[in-house]
Amino acid sequence: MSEQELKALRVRIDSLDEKVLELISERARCAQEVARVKMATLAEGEVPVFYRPEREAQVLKRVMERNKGPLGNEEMARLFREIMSSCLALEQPLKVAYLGPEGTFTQAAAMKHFGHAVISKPMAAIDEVFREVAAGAVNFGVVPVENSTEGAVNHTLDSFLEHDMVICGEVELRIHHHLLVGENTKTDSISRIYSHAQSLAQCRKWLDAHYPNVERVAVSSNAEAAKRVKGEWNSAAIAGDMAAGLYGLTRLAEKIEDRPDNSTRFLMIGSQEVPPTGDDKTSIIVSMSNRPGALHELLVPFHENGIDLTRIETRPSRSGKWTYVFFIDFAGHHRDPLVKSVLEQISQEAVALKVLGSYPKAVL
Ligand SMILES: O=C(O)C(=O)C[C@]1(C(=O)O)C=C[C@@H](O)C=C1
Repeated sequence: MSEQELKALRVRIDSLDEKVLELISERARCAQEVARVKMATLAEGEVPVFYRPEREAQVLKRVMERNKGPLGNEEMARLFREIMSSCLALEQPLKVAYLGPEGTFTQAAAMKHFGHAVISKPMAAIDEVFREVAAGAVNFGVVPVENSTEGAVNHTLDSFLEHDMVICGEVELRIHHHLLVGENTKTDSISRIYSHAQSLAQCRKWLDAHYPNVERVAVSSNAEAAKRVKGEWNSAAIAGDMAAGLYGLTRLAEKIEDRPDNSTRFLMIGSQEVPPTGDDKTSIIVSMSNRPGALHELLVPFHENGIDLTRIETRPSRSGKWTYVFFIDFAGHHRDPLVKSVLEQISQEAVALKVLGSYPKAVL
């Protein structure tokens, strides 16, 4: 390509950027107007709801449907995700608590779902995220709920039994783990590998093959593992990109997870009910009396009404020895007539039934 051609293309890009800039500003002014209308139409004592997950899902889906490339749908939606995040911050800066410390996959999930214009607050434990939301110190919380390799995150499920929370969104993140070392690490004398127990489990086969005799130490998070390695010469950490960047560690081996499709699903928790979008999921907790056929009775209404179950998990109920609760996710919104009737049927058989929330299926 000649210098001339390059120059002309850059002139074109400058002129397009000016248009993009003007359009983004116009959109942001529109969002400010939306905030004004929301405030003006409040009933007495009503609090304004600026964050609207159902609308955000609709905006992102529309972008993906209309996108003609060359940028991929996900890439394009990510750009719009950030634009919307900044527009919302003009209306109301959202406060979001997540399972920290900084650099965790949960932080990455929070950014993927809400964008980078939120005020984010790392918490030391899953239960603390729940408490922070319950206390009203933040608008939303983000917690991991299941991993495709290792299964349920039990701390999260158990926290739902103790707190009254509404699930208002989900996000899935592809989890890539790396073996990370610090500047001072003697890579041929590694005697300890730190990581979160779930991550150690997700890399079990790789560790067995490459570091069979090295001690595996479970710590509270991957970011905590990365932090520890920085000051030690004989240890390594298993963590992701964010933690590697944050603590300035180098990748001794990349993508060491045993399953290439290793993904984690995260939930957004708050107190806000989300209206239907037409493509939603609902999460419920049900406890049944301990008798033969109870689980069968619970599942029959879903089958008979053609409702797609996406997950079922069992946990001890904490209110009696050998009694259990079922966590069930299914397609649909609790306001859909069909779902409503299924929930009514189940509640007739169940000891207790609680709808944790209906929320748009993850778009990104
Ligand atoms: O449509 C709204 O209710 C808005 O506030 C606008 C907007 C947007 O930027 O498109 C911003 C924040 C909401 O979470 C959803 C959408």
